[in-house]
Amino acid sequence: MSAATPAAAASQSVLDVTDFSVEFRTRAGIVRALDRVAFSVGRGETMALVGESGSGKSVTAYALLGLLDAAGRITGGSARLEGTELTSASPAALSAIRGKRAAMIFQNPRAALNPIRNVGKQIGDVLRRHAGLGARAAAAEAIEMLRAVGIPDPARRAGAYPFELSGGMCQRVMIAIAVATRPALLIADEPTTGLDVTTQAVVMDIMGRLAAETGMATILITHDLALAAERSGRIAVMHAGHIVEDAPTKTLLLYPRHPYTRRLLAATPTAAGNLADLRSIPGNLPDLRRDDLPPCRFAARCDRRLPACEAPMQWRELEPHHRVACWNPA
Ligand SMILES: Nc1ncnc2c1ncn2[C@@H]1O[C@H](COP(=O)(O)OP(=O)(O)OP(=O)(O)O)[C@@H](O)[C@H]1O
Repeated sequence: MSAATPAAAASQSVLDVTDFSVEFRTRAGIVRALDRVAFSVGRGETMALVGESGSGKSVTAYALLGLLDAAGRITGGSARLEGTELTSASPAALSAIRGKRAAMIFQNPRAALNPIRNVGKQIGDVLRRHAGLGARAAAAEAIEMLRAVGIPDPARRAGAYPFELSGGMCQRVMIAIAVATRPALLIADEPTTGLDVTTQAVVMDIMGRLAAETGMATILITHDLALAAERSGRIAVMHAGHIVEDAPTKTLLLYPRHPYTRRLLAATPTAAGNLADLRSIPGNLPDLRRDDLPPCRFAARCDRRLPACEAPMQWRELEPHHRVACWNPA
C-alpha cells in the first residue's frame, strides 16, 4: 500500500502511523502479522479498530507501545506520537512514554492490577513516577482520580484491594491509572468485554468524557461493531494484518466500499452484533506464515476479485477521509 499518511485528522493528529509492519519469528515460520498498516488519530478523536480475531488489532497496539514479546519485531514503517518516532525509541524512552504520554487498558482489568497493593497506591505510584508528585500529593490525587471515574466513596475505596472490587470497578481503576498523567493517547483493547451492559455503558461514558475534557486521542479495539458504531468517530477495518478501509463511522456504516467491510456489516445485522460470533463470512484468514501471501490478503475470500487484484495494493481516497485498499470497491 502507498506510504501516504491518511488525510483524516492530519491537521491535529496525535498519532501518525505509516507503512507499519510487524513480524513474529516462530518455529513454524515467520508470521507477517502487520503489513504496511497506516492510520492517524487526532486530538479528542476516538478511532475504532475492528476486525475478526487474528486480524492484528492487538499486535498493532502492543507494537506501537513497545510491548511486543521477544519473538516480535517491527520490520518497517513509522509511528509518530506527537512528533516522537516510536519505532526507533529506546526501551527506556518507550517506558517513559508509556507511563506519561500513551496509556493502554486491557480486557481483564483484575489481571492487570497488582493483587497485593491497594488501588489508591497503584494510582499514586504512576503519579509519583511519571508526574513527579510527592507521596502525600499522589495519594490525594489518586482519590480525585477515583472520583473522576465515578467510584463512590473514593477516599475509602482507595484502600481497597482489587479482589474487593467488582470487574466494572476494577476497569474504572485501570482507566484512572491510565489517564492519571493525562496521556495524549489511550489505547483501549476490548475494554468492556466481560462487563455487563450497564457497566459497559458507564465505562465507555467515562472514557468519552475524559477524552472530551483532555483532548486525549483514543484507539478503541473491539469485536463489537455496535460499540464501535456508538462510541467512535471513525472506524478502521482490519483484515489479516492490513487495514482495508478507514472512514468516518457514519460513512462506513452507510456506505461501506471494501468487500470485507460489507461482509462484516451484512453478517452482523443486529445492534448487538459481535464479530466474535460471526460464522457467516466464508473462508478463513490466510495463513500469515506463507511466503507467497497475495498483495490483497482478502482475495481468496472475495467475490469481487479481478485479475487486477494481483497487483500491489494501493490506497484509494474515495472522498475526503474515506480510504479503501481495493482494486474493485463496491
Ligand atoms: N507472540 C506471537 N507469536 C506468533 N504470532 C503471533 C504472536 N502474537 C500474535 N501473533 C499473530 O499475529 C496475528 C494477529 O494477532 P492479534 O492478536 O493482533 O489479533 P486480534 O485482531 O487482536 O485478535 P483478537 O481479537 O482475537 O485479540 C495473528 O495471526 C496471531 O496469531
